[in-house]
Amino acid sequence: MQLHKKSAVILMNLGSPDSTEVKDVRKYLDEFLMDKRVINAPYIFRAMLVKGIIVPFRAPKSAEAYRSIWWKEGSPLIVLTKQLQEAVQDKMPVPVEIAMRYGSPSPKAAYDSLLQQVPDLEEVVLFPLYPHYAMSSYETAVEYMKEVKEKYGYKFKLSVIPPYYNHPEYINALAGSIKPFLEQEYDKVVFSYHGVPERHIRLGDVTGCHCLQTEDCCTKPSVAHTQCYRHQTFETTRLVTEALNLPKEKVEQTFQSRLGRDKWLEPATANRLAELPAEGVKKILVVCPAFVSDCLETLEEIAMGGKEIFEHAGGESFTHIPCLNVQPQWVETVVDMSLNAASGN
Ligand SMILES: C=CC1=C(C)c2cc3[nH]c(cc4nc(cc5[nH]c(cc1n2)c(C)c5CCC(=O)O)C(CCC(=O)O)=C4C)c(C)c3C=C
Ligand SMILES: [Fe+2]
Ligand SMILES: [Fe+2]
Repeated sequence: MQLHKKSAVILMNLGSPDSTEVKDVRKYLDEFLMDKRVINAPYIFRAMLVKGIIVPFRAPKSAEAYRSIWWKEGSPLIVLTKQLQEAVQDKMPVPVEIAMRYGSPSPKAAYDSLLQQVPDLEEVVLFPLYPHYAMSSYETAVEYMKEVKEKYGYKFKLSVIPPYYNHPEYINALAGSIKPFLEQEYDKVVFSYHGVPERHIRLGDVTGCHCLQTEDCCTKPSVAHTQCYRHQTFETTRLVTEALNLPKEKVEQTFQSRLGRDKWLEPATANRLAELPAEGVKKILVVCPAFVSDCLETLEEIAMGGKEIFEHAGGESFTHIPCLNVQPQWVETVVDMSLNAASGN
């Protein structure tokens, strides 16, 4: 399969603050949390909540958390996304750029750089680095890229890679990244996904009457699943469990990174990590499939904070399995999916 010469690829991730200084973290959190797809309240209410309460209190704490994981080259999420870009570019006949939903590099910078490299650019393949559809991740990234394209009148076509939570190549790459860790002794593999408020799941329910109506709604067939984050995470866990032949009793799914007072998807990772040792689960492997690149939420919240919670509760062995980052099988997957997404393929 070949991309035509007048095309290009953008890998899109969430973004990080420019530095670990409180002022930069404040700016980043402000942009992030003022996004109506992240906190979906009316503008005035959102502004009061975000600018008046959340950001002033959270920025110093988040800055400290970022300092604990920051690399000399910068934010792990940005550094790893750039490394992925380089690895994909090595195998791609057309230019590959990166863009961040918040902070830099911005979508406009990515589009402009591609236009400099290919002045008669006809098609951009957008590869969101989120395997699952959520209003606050995949949807906001894609919609923002479309908005910027419209705003500046770029003429090329934008072809978007759909959520790939159940794509065989993605599942194989994820299973392949977990497999070497299964050689060590473990009682359970915990699949910890970024959480979202339950309200977001209901809002995204295209039927208006399926999601979160019953305990097992997300495992019953429904058109609602095209946008149901909970369903899509269950599917990733199920498919990886099958691919690795893991016994069901050795697998558990949780949701992390809760923020605010809304009801979020459950069970919460932090609660389960505190409970598992008393249930006899003393050795665990933790994988975070909602994240393609390691970041604050995997390196600080899970590998550091989660380990501390688990060990404090009597756990004996806690292993954080790194994200797909720049693993060769994942690089191949990104290349293949990008080639297949281009028009005419
Ligand atoms: C209402 C708040 C939030 C929702 C909903 C949310 C969804 C969501 N986020 C990711 C991926 C990432 N989030 C990251 C950091 C982060 N997330 C929130 C809030 C919500 N996320 C905040 C406030 C922060 C910043 C850090 C903090 O103060 O806790 C990151 C890491 C960024 C980094 O620089 O390393 C990622 C990645 C997904 C996939 C998602 C919905 C499914
Ligand atoms: Fe988040
Ligand atoms: Fe659902």
